[in-house]
Amino acid sequence: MDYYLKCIECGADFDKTEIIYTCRKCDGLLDVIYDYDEIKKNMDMEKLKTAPPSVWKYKDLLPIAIEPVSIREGGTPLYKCDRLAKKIGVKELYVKHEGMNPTGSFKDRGMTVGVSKAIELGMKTVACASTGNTSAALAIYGAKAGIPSVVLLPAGKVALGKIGQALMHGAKVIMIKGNFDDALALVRELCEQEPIYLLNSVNPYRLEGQKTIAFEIVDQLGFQVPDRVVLPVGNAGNITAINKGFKEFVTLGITDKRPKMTGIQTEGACPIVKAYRADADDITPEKNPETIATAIRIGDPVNARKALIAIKESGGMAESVTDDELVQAQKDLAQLEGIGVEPASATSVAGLKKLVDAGLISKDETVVCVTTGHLLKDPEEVISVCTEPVTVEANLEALRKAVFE
Ligand SMILES: Cc1ncc(COP(=O)(O)O)c(C=O)c1O
Ligand SMILES: N[C@@H](CCOP(=O)(O)O)C(=O)O
Repeated sequence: MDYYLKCIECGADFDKTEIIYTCRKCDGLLDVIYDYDEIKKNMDMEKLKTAPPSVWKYKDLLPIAIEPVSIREGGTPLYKCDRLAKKIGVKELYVKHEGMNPTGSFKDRGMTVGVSKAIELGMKTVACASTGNTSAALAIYGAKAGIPSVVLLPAGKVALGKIGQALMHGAKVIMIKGNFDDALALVRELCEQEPIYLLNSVNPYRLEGQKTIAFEIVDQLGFQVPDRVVLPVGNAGNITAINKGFKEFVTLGITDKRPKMTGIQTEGACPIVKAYRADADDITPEKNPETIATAIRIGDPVNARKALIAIKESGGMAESVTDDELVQAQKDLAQLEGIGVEPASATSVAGLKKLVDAGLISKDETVVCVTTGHLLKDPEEVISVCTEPVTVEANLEALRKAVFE
């Protein structure tokens, strides 16, 4: 398949064989550009309409020629959430639960493509900085591919389940005395200097895997497009990737419209929201981001430029929520719909509620909230926000008292 890399800022082109993350001329972010006419000609529409969703179902739209490094990612459920819709006050609400991926987050979609690309390019080691989920996914796909992975984590700020995954799957785990933004700056430098393949979302190939969330949403809605997609934003790759997926389906004539991309951050870490409110083209980095949602504790999102473009061109918006609001949404998802998510994921639902309450989202819209990571990723947060279990003597009287009082 024919494709190349294009700078979103200056339009410079780069060949697909180059090991490159940003534009050599202006340092702008890169996009993967395909020959859509060729794809259209060769696309098996019957298969597209009938095969079950998974990342590699859409391989005609992915930049990998080899047999991919895969552990069956994607194909996550799209739940129709009527009780939650009623509470929030929207007509039709769906939750795309990305916590149901093999490692419990959407990062698997990116890593199956990213690690496959590393192998295709002949790279022998992969690396990333991470607030946790990227590192878990990198470790697992590195293990599956049989190559070493190196992960840099902000010391003391990563949820337990995620560290456990990175360690058990054999990554070299390095704690940085700094925040995620510091770790990302460091790993980018390391990968420029050493033959190590960088697999953060600044790598445009990784985002190609994540765009399959858009394909699956359309697929699971019977080839209908929702009015709006709401999702958490941290390093800002996912909102960009999903927007690209929706655009590609329009380009290919599979759909005829796109949803409004709506990004949610927390009040303690919301550079994209501030830029959106100021109608700015770029963010002002935040030096000390802080939130209970450690996955999106990010002050200098690498994909900010792409995300702001995606929000603007899709007619979407950006909003922030408090930690209390996201914890309430996490409980609503869990207790009204049986969907267990980590704190960052719940910002999508908290943000939707806030925007509906404010009259900024119409109650008539069909909305998809993306929940990006599984509840079990961050057990410590769960314990800290839920009522403590009671301990009783092992007899019926004590049990009755505990149950009925
Ligand atoms: C669970 C979870 N949700 C949301 C995000 C934000 O995604 P993005 O960085 O692509 O904006 C991340 C990571 O950043 C994450 O781990
Ligand atoms: N939440 C992310 C932060 C890194 O984002 P990436 O998309 O650039 O890898 C994580 O899980 O580490």
